[in-house]
Amino acid sequence: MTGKLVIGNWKMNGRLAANLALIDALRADAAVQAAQVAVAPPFAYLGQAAALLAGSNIALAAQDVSAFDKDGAYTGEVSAAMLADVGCRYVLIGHSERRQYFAEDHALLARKLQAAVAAGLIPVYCVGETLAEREADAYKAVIAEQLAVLGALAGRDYVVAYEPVWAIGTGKVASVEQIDDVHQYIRATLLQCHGASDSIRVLYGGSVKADNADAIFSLQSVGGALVGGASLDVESFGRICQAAKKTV
Ligand SMILES: O=C[C@H](O)COP(=O)(O)O
Repeated sequence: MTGKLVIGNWKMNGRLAANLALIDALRADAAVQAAQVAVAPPFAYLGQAAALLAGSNIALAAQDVSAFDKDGAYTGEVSAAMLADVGCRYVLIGHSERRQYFAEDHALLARKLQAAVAAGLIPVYCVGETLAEREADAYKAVIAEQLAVLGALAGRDYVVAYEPVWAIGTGKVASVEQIDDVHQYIRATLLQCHGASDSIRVLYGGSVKADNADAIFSLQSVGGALVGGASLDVESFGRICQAAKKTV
């Protein structure tokens, strides 16, 4: 791994004026400029964000992608080729909110992953267990099953994000021991079973804030963070980026 990557997932938030103010402030923030950073606005604002980010070191990410890889009659869908065309470098795939609210299953996610890499995008594939699965001590089995779809991507460039569902937007952060345990497990599984290279990045996501970022980034098994709520606030996001840069 070369440095920590911080991706801000705006989820379904933003408006033209607010995005302009946020991206202007991010561009003016030295810590953000010095770190490896991407932002993932909603589809509607990707073009606006791409224009505002031009010439900066902040990459563009999409929050989802269609599983259909050819243009055609798929109302409401946005293809990987379109995302690449507007300047996206990364695309989130399999976020727990997509799995939960849109019933995205592994067959669909495998198609999305293939579509993304075929278009030259870097997928950020999200995995993580629910609270019930953690309490039943089934979390590693659940994560192994989620990781299995990555077998088809051996030799391709991708990122994995570990996001325990119980820590997303709840203020409950996994302990550093819990994070390290799962990240080591994910890295070992990817290396041994799915042909990943040692440089594979595993990001942590789930209530990452300015005041816990140092501890999370101090783990060698953590390749960066997927930040939700705190990515909408320039000061918090800047401090998270600063913590990421410090641990390089
Ligand atoms: O994609 C981001 C994650 O779902 C984490 O969200 P959060 O930082 O608001 O907990």
